[in-house]
Amino acid sequence: MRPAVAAGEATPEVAPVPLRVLVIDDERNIRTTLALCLEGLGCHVAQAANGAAALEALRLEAFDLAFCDLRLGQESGLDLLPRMLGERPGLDFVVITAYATVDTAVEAMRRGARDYLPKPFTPAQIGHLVERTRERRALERRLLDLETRLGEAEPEVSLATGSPRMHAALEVIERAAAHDVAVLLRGENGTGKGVLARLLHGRSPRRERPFVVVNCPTLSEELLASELFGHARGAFTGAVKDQEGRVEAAEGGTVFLDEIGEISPTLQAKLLRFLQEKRFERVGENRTRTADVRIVAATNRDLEAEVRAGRFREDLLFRLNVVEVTVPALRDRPEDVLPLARRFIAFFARQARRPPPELSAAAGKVLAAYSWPGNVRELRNAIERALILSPGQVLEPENFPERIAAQPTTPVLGGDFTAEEIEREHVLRVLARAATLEDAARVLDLDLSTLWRKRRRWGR
Ligand SMILES: Nc1ncnc2c1ncn2[C@@H]1O[C@H](COP(=O)(O)OP(=O)(O)OP(=O)(O)O)[C@@H](O)[C@H]1O
Repeated sequence: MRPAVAAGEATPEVAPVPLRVLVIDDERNIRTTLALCLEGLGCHVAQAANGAAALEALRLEAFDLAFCDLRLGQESGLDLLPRMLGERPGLDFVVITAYATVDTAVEAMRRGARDYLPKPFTPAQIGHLVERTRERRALERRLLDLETRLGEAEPEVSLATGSPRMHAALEVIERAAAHDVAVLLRGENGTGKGVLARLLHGRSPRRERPFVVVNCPTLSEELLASELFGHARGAFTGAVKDQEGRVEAAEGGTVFLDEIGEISPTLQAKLLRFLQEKRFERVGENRTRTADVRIVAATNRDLEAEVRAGRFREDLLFRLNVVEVTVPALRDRPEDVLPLARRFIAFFARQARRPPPELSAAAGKVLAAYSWPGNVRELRNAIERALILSPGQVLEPENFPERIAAQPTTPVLGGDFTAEEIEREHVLRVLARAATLEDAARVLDLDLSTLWRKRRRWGR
């Protein structure tokens, strides 16, 4: 699916929202003069004669800019300043006074004022301040817009892999992409089946056409049928108009059916017919329609067991798995953990506009040794959380959830471990199970004195 606004697309020009300005002064003349000047500059202006009225106004309306006299009868504008900013932290606060001294100016800035304006002031000075706030607001809006877009962005998918099993899976995807056959992706939750389905579509001749995802378990049987094949008006409560389904919307493209193992027998029959004949009916309609889409399905279930248990149609399974790809669990491709982790660190650091922190050696070890039952999704979430919670430039084990950080860092083959750490682990394990030192030396193919020295060095 494409993002609502593609990256790099220009934001359409819109009329600027008038700046909302609050004028706070106990002298009516000053208030009126300033308000007239500001209105002339296209601002929306409100006035307050004292601190209480100003705070009330700030509570009710999101002002951009406030001009506040330093002397409001008995009150001091300086004392009011922090309370007003407490109400509206983004407010640009300009202090005006006839008693300009460097000390009060410094104090006002210290308390959060943006600027300081000595009386008498000129319309040009006011115009300058208004323009600066306008520019700042426009910049903030653009930043927010960019942040939202960035927040929607997915980390760039990495197809580089050090794992032979993942490499094999990717090769099958590449080869199957060109042939218009159904593909079944198997694998645990979070292994990247959705990512690979999208990759398959992107490498297929259908790539210019839509890629549509249907998440099967999130919908009731009736809604899922309607989601897939559409419905006629009045087909069920809430069906207020004719509605096309996903297979029609994806015409020419690919429909990705996530968690196919969860669909009901009735829907299995409908899907089977669609796979065989490319024909279907919308819910509540007799007219037969056709759609030319490729079906890619994914499951985390053992579908053969489901077939044996009578819960899944065997003929549907055969239709779905013309090509089958098993996506390995992350614990079965430990080589990929740290490269993926670094990729996610770079992505989330970019999102937070900070330099990417390093993974300490100890943190690298706990990540490599953890079993990742939630697979790539769990790794991604762990990294995102670590970056939110720790502002430092080095990520340590304690920046990760307890279940990850607290496990013993047993060296694993292919992880970020030195050859000595791997050797130590192996030698100590063989020593632990061998009846005698001689037995262990035989298994390890080491002479006895060497093994004896190693055992002494490694403390057992
Ligand atoms: N190779 C990869 N590079 C970068 N991100 C990846 C990679 N593989 C998976 N991810 C990320 O991991 C998360 C899970 O991926 P995805 O949704 O494709 O998994 P899934 O197997 O379809 O999960 P589920 O079975 O729960 O639907 C997503 O945020 C995805 O962007």
